[in-house]
This record gives sequence, C-alpha cells and structure tokens, in this order.
Amino acid sequence: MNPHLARLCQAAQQPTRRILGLMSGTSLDGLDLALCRFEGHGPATRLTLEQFITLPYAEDVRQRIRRVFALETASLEELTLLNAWIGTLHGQLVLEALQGWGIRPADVDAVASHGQTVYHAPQHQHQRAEYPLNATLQIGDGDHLAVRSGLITLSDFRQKHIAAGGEGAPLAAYGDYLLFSSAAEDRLLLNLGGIANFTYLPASRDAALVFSTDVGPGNTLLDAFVRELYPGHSFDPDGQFAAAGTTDAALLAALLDHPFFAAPLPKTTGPELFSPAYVRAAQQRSASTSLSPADLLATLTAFSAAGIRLAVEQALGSSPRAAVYVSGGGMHNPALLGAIRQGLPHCRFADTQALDVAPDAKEAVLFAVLANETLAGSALSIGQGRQRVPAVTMGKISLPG
Ligand SMILES: Nc1ncnc2c1ncn2[C@@H]1O[C@H](COP(=O)(O)OP(=O)(O)OP(=O)(O)O)[C@@H](O)[C@H]1O
Ligand SMILES: CC(=O)N[C@H]1[C@@H]2OC[C@@H](O2)[C@@H](O)[C@@H]1O[C@H](C)C(=O)O
Repeated sequence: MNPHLARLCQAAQQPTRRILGLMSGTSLDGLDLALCRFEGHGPATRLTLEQFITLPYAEDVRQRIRRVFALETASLEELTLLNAWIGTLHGQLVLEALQGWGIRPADVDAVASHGQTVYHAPQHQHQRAEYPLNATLQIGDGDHLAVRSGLITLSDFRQKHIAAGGEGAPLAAYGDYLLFSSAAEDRLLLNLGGIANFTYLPASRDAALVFSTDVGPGNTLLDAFVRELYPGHSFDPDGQFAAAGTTDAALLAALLDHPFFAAPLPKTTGPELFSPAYVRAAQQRSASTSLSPADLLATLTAFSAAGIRLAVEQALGSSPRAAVYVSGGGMHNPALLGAIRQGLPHCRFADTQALDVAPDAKEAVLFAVLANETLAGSALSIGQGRQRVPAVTMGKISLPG
C-alpha cells in the first residue's frame, strides 16, 4: 500500500486525531490556523482547540488576490499563477505556525484547507440560463500545500456541497451542529465576516431543522469604503467612523431593496453582489450621492445590521428569541454589534468564547471538523426540512508524495 494511504487509514482509525484547520476569508487579512484535537466523530465529536494563530498577509499578498477577487473579468494567467502560489504560501505558513508552537509536522494527522474564495456564483446571483447551476471557486491548490508542508491535506470543501444540490456555502451548519447544539436554548451562531451568516440550532436538537444561511454584508462594504475614504485605514477602527455619522434613511431603504433579502433561507451571497458598485447604484436611486464619509459608514453599518435582523426574523418570526453567539472580525466593531443588538431586542448576546471556541478561530475550526467527518465519520444529515442542505462528506484528499 502507498505509505501515505496507510498513514491516512491510520489517522482515520485512531481514537483521536490532530487536524490543522485553515481559513482565509473574504477580508484578506491573513490565514487563520486552528490546531484541533478530535476524539470521535459525528454527534460524539469532542474538540480540544490546542492552538490558534492568524498569520497576517503582507500587503503584496492582498494586492495579488485583489487583482482577481470577486471580479467578473480578470487575467487567467494571474488566476493560474495564484492557485499554485497560494497553495505553496499556505504550506509555508503551516510550517511556520507549527514551528512557532513547537509541534513536529509528523504529529499532525492532516490539514483541512479552505483556500481563498475568489468567486462565488450561486445561480440566483449569476442568472445565466446557459449555466443552470451553482458554482464557486476557491484557490490555493491542495497538492501544492501537501507537498510544501509534507502533510496530508483535505481541501476544496465546497464543490461536493454544490454537486449534491447545495450552493457551496455556508458550510458552518455541519460543524456548528456537532459542536454547539444544546437542549438548553435555541441558538444562533452569528458570524460577522466579510459576509454575515448564521446557523440556527433549535433546543429540540432536531437535526432536520438545522441550517445556516448568509444574510448579506457583514464587514465587506465597510472595509471597502473605509479603504477608499479614510486613507491609511483598512477597516473602521472600533466603529469610530460610523459612530460619528447618522444613518440616511433613503439610502438604507435603497440598499435593502434587492430580491436577495426576500429570498427563502438558506441562501448565499458574496462581495460579487455586495460591492461598492451596489452601493453607488443605491446612492443614485436615493439621491444620496453627497453623503459625508461618516454618514455613509453609519448607513452601511445599519445596512449590515438590518440584513441580519431580516434573516433572523425570517428564520424565527417577528419577535425572535434566541441566544446569539457571535464570532468573526465584525464582533470587534461596537457600532455594528450595537446596531445588531438593537434590531434583535429579545435575543441574548455572547461570543463563542462562552462555548469554549475563540471567536476568531471558529471558521478555521469548522473546516477541521469537516475533515474529521470525512476521515472518520460519515455524511451528516441535517436540514432535511429545507432545500440545499445536502448530506455529504467534503474535501478532496492530497497526499504529500
Ligand atoms: N477593532 C475592530 N474594529 C472594527 N472592525 C474590526 C476590528 N477588528 C476586526 N474588524 C473587522 O473584521 C474584519 C475581519 O474579519 P474576519 O477575519 O472575520 O473576516 P473573514 O474571515 O475574512 O470573513 P469571511 O467570514 O467573510 O470569510 C476586518 O476586515 C474588519 O472589518
Ligand atoms: C463562498 C464562500 O467562501 N463563502 C464564505 C464567505 O464568508 C462568510 C460567508 O461568505 C460564508 O458563506 C462562507 O464561509 C463560511 C465559513 C461557511 O461556509 O460557513
């Protein structure tokens, strides 16, 4: 037998596994690495988060990714080069993180790599009749990562989800259900990344009711306009810029006037739709092109919060009550979090640290959970009451030699 396959089988059969989850999100701030130890699988999964670090991207890395990121038209050469280059870069960052933690690569069973989303194209968004399907593209090839790091790598988790009828996202539901479901309370796991999403976990623990959905922009528009309007800044520090402004009601209404917000759950989206061009078009329609930077930031912050409120009401009814556990970089923005809390007055708020997972680590952990299921578990059946939540295991396997 190929010795790498033997190693893979051994990892799958062990009572515990160490899997390094990697996530590089839409904010392009860096690579999140979460070293996870798993005991068991499926509903019996026990997680210990052993280490977590974000290795920030140099400005040059961000620039390169932005040359293709969420653009309808980009250089095929650039995309091809980046696919291999990011795979190798992530392999290098894996080795750096392990060295910093004093852990030998041989003591890690597998890497679970999300890669870098460069384009997300659910059918409702691309609307091209000749392609009656959902599609998404994550780059940073798993073979390059495996060869550079010397570690068995699972990658490209989203394709199987689409092949089996999903939109390729959000995948959080599978891991959230295994790690955070509780009979004590109805829970919402709200992630405030570039795009905001949540997972619904009813206290009944009825897997058929569990799903996750994108709800609209989280930080993506805030970051884009801060980069443009506040030179030297890449996000709204502690929500200060928004706090200095006032929400423009006409622009907010125009921003919310899109079929995405009325579409049934679950649904996905991305910065392909919620882009600066989307905001500019809404400004034209609402005669609000001359807003001050602070008023624009305040309105975009209110827009992110309103999208979240609408989707939570869609899921739970017009006076939603649930315990909301927040994660993602947007939780560090008090203007955004304050607007969300105000819109959901019957909900109780905490962050995922209260559930023993550091909020900044949660998404990287979730990909390690998916890899754990692929290696040692089986297809997770959740959300049967809803469309687009397929029961599959995910991730392509790359051997390092
Ligand atoms: N102190 C802060 N004040 C305001 N915003 C902050 C702060 N710290 C982080 N953020 C926001 O969080 C963002 C990073 O969030 P995160 O790392 O969750 O994004 P991501 O993982 O790339 O997103 P996604 O989940 O969409 O892939 C920053 O770009 C910024 O908008
Ligand atoms: C296509 C894609 O990369 N989607 C991401 C993105 O970032 C947040 C939101 O949009 C979510 O749908 C998803 O990531 C999380 C980890 C998910 O799949 O659950």
